[in-house]
Amino acid sequence: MPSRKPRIAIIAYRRLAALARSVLSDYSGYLDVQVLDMPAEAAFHELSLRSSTSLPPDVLIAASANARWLKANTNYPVSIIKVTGFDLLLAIQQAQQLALTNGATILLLAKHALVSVFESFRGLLSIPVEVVEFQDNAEALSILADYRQRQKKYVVVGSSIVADWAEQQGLPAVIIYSIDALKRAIDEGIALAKVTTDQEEKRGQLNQIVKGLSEGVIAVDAHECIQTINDAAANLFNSSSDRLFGRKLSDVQPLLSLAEVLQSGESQLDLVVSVGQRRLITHRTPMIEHGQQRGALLTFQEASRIEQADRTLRHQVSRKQFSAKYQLEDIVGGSPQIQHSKELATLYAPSDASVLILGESGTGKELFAQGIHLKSQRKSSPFVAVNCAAFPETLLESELFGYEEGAFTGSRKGGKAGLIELAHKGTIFLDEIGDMPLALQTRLLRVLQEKEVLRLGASEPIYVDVRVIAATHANLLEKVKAQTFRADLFYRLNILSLHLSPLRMRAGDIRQLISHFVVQFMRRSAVYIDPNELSKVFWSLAEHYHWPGNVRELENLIERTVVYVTALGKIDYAAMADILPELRIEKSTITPEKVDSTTSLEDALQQTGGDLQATAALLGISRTTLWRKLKLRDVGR
Ligand SMILES: Nc1ncnc2c1ncn2[C@@H]1O[C@H](COP(=O)(O)OP(=O)(O)OP(=O)(O)O)[C@@H](O)[C@H]1O
Repeated sequence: MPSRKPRIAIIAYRRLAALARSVLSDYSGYLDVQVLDMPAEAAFHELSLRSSTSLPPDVLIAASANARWLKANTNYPVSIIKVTGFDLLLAIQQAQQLALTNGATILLLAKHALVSVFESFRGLLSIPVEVVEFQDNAEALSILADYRQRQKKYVVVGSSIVADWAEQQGLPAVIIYSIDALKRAIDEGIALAKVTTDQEEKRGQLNQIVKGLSEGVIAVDAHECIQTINDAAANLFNSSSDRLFGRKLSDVQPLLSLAEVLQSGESQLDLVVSVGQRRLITHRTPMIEHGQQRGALLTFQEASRIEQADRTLRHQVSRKQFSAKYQLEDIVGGSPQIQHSKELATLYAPSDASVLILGESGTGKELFAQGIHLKSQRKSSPFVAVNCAAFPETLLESELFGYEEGAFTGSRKGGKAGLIELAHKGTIFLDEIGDMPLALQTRLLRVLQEKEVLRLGASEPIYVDVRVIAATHANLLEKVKAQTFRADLFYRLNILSLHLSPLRMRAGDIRQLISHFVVQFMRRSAVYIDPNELSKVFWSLAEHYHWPGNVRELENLIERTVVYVTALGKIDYAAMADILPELRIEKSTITPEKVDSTTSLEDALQQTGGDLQATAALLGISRTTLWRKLKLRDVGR
């Protein structure tokens, strides 16, 4: 990027100013110059007046007393027009030419420093030069008045102002400044201006970066006055950067004060501060330059943004695995019970309170949990389902809570996030909560109360925000009485509850579900069989059935039927009755307990050769229920 032109102001009296103008054409095009023909103080005043309409110069150029005044009284960098012995020699040569024409004598009227320079080479000169030293302007004026009275003629050599005064007294004069001296000062001025423009450019770039940051940034000086503040930070105070510049940060917002950091020189990182409705995560650090504390820096981010990023990250990892697909609207059933359950679920959805879903196996508890999640504000966050009965205690613990690296032999490098952590900002569905061991119930309660999860082997808890939906087929109150379920956890979970009726109690839904599943499974088949006809025949076979395995059993039986019928290519009542022997058992002769009985379990296991999936399907129960039954059977032995 090409840099802008350096801006220079030359401050000089008439003669030197005229000399300056004469050399400026050499710099035309790459310098912005203004020449101020006036004393330093007046020039400075003039520059302040011009600053409202034009940009201030980067550098001032001046000579002798003017230069000294500007250095002492302004913040501008000053390049001094310095007089060398050679410049002095040139000036005397020039004066000699004038003197020769009218037989005058040369008078060098200068301050002590210049006189010393002259004395160092005076011996080399063949011409006479009278030298007079002066201390201040008044003295110079009176000396000139005195020389004017004299008989002899003089040509005066001196600074620009001395030359002016001499001419006012009728004495011809030569200034000691050469074009070279002026050019050297201008070149030095350009170099100084470049430092300024480079710094300005860097500051500009830095400002752009700070401005574009979504993080709030505030830098203060040692008095805690705001020196830099970006828009993100100014927005927090409903103000603009310009208005806040220079104000004391503690006055603007005491909660964000940097006074302590300025005093202690120590950073304060990751502090959470609530300013109005906004929760901020703040970092405060001292600013040290060349070993000295110059000020302090505050940066902050909205906690919600970090949480959002965190959620996106966690969600990306778990999106495929942990998402809900059933909406409440997808739940089939026109019975008053199902309608009532759907209404309650819709009511519960927006709340963050825990929900306890009660119902026999296969009644759609997970379906409702998914539906509630998808109707809640957490819908775009994970839905994680865990079956508490499906894991042995130690495995369930590490699955739910995760572990740190080295927590136990064989633990994964880098540790592992538990399912509760992965459900952050979303919903965790704890199926068969009644089967959760007591030790884990205690840990779960902590998650609900503290919103923190402690990985196995970890010392620091992790913040989690999860909604819990728990489900069970068991009578939890009985378990509380038997002290196998913590009462406090029960009350914590049972804030909102949903009771799903068994399928046998909502006959109206059965026909609807039959049609639904027939159509669903037929969709996958290449052979066309009339779904209405098939539903009708199936209904006639199942009309008196008790449905101990509820909707899951119905779903399995229809899948079996559709596979069979499509293979056969037609609907055959007798053949269908053969492949659905369980439907032949009369309602009166079967109770869920009967199906649940150990004999039928043993029979089923025998028939399937111990294949658990097939056994569960044969019994019309979920694998979880089967697992539980096997556990009960083993305990009973
Ligand atoms: N009303 C319904 N409409 C459509 N499908 C349903 C309905 N109820 C249950 N299902 C289906 O039945 C099966 C069992 O449902 P789900 O897993 O939700 O039951 P559950 O009560 O959680 O069972 P378990 O306690 O054994 O885990 C699922 O495939 C689900 O899609």
